Amino acid sequence: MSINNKVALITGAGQGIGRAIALRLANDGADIAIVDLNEKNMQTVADEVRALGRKATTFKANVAKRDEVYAAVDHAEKELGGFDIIVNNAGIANIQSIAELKPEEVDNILKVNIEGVLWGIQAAAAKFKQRKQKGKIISASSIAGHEGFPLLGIYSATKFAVRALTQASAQEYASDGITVNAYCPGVVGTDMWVEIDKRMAEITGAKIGENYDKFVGGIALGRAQTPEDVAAFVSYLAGPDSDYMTGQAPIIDGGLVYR
Ligand SMILES: NC(=O)C1=CN([C@@H]2O[C@H](COP(=O)(O)OP(=O)(O)OC[C@H]3O[C@@H](n4cnc5c(N)ncnc54)[C@H](O)[C@@H]3O)[C@@H](O)[C@H]2O)C=CC1
Ligand SMILES: CC(=O)C(C)=O
Repeated sequence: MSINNKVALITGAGQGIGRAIALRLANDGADIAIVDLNEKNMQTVADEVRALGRKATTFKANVAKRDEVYAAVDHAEKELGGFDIIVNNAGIANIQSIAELKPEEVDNILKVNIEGVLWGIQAAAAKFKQRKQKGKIISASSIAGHEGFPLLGIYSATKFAVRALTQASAQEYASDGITVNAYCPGVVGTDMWVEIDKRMAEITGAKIGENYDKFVGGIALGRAQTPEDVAAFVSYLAGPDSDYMTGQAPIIDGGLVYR
């Protein structure tokens, strides 16, 4: 149990990749603060964490709002008695051509995917420093943070930005004993991809499932990624085996994008 009795906060932990990370880190021995917009889903995940023998607490917060992210970090520390790891996982997709993007949808995704990660980095680092301890900051980027994909232009831009924030903050916080890394999944079978596929079908006239199958067909290992595949890598980033790693955003996608 590499992170036994540590406290980990995971945003967007009500479903999908965030849920899998919450359960994996609980299995690794951590107590878990679950942060999301969906209260019902959060309660379900909290029960799953408790069933693994770890403590869980939930906190409803919109990661786009700085005050709410800081409040979530304070809540985790108060309820679970410490604060060691944050996973800035919450994110939203946007599927639109560059020609058709509207200011409101651009503002919205920039706020959630970039500011949400920025406030998470800032709030966690401030808490680690206040507690005079080391800490781990981990954020969700994507293969779309290494390559721009058609109809995913603004989404890709936000995921490139996560890598930039990871690189800059890793250098700024290194002397405080804080490491900052990101994970870059490929095509993960969650609700996000159901939505991506549906919107791509609307825009391109393809059948439902066609774009998803096309993306999955390009994966060298021959299958879509599971949330647990992603969580296994986040477990490494959260644990002591990655102590000498900072400022990195490795791709874990079954062989789809090569950098
Ligand atoms: N599904 C995929 O293929 C890939 C996903 N990613 C990234 O992984 C992360 C998780 O993705 P999925 O689990 O697939 O997504 P999902 O859509 O299944 O789950 C996202 C979760 O985040 C929560 N959330 C959304 N906006 C929020 C906000 N403003 N504040 C707090 N919580 C919020 C939702 O309520 C939901 O529980 C995202 O950052 C996504 O961009 C990266 C690469 C591939
Ligand atoms: C959702 C996402 O990041 C990709 C690349 O599928």
